[in-house]
Amino acid sequence: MNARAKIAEAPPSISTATDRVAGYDWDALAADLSGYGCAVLENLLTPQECRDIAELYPHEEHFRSHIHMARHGFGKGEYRYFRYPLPDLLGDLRTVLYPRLAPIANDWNARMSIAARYPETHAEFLKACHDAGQTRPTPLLLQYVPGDFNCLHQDLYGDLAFPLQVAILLSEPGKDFTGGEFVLTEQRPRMQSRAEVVPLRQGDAVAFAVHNRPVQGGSYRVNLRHGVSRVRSGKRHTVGIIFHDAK
Ligand SMILES: O=C(O)CCC(=O)C(=O)O
Ligand SMILES: [Fe+2]
Repeated sequence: MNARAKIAEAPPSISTATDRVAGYDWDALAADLSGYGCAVLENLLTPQECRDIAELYPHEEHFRSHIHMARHGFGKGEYRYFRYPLPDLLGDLRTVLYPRLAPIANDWNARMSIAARYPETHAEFLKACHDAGQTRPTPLLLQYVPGDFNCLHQDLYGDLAFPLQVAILLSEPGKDFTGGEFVLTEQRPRMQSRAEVVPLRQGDAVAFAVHNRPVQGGSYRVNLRHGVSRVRSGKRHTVGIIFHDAK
């Protein structure tokens, strides 16, 4: 993928969320999403931005709730949902990533014969969520220590669900932590499941399907789940950008 080279022309530290998102080859990303259910946006954040976001974790004023995964059977580790207003960079990324992903989501729904279509802007989609009673922000910051893992799951929080989401790795594998790979599985109808381990470096984002995607032009759909393998050492932080809000 040539996104790393492209983004290097305009270092993320000096470019807005709009500029850096525009710097990716979206045809290639759409082809990866439709072919594999995931695509990597290399170097979406700088190491300093990653550290700045990860360091928000202990500051409760940024968050609306705190989840201990083990208490819910979700795995082991913890996360916090941001409260509104989101930190600027995350809010901006949510706003500018959405219109890149909405055409892919609409194409998928057409191929799967699902009637729902997603509006052009995130503001319009959020209004639909809020009108449907899904008003609570879903972007989240996750923290893992040795032994922690995130069970395979789908981030669905109500009837309205945008079919793609993004997670950004904030820590550097091999340096800040080991283990802790981002994993996706695809359950194929009447067939064995397929797994994909997504190689990410600090600042890389993975865009992936929340629950379904069409295969072979839409002749069947697969059911996806994502999770994180066990962290072997160190500390791992990620930030998740989910486009629908929660009930
Ligand atoms: O920590 C990760 O890489 C996965 C986070 C996650 O489940 C999410 O962003 O929805
Ligand atoms: Fe998730």
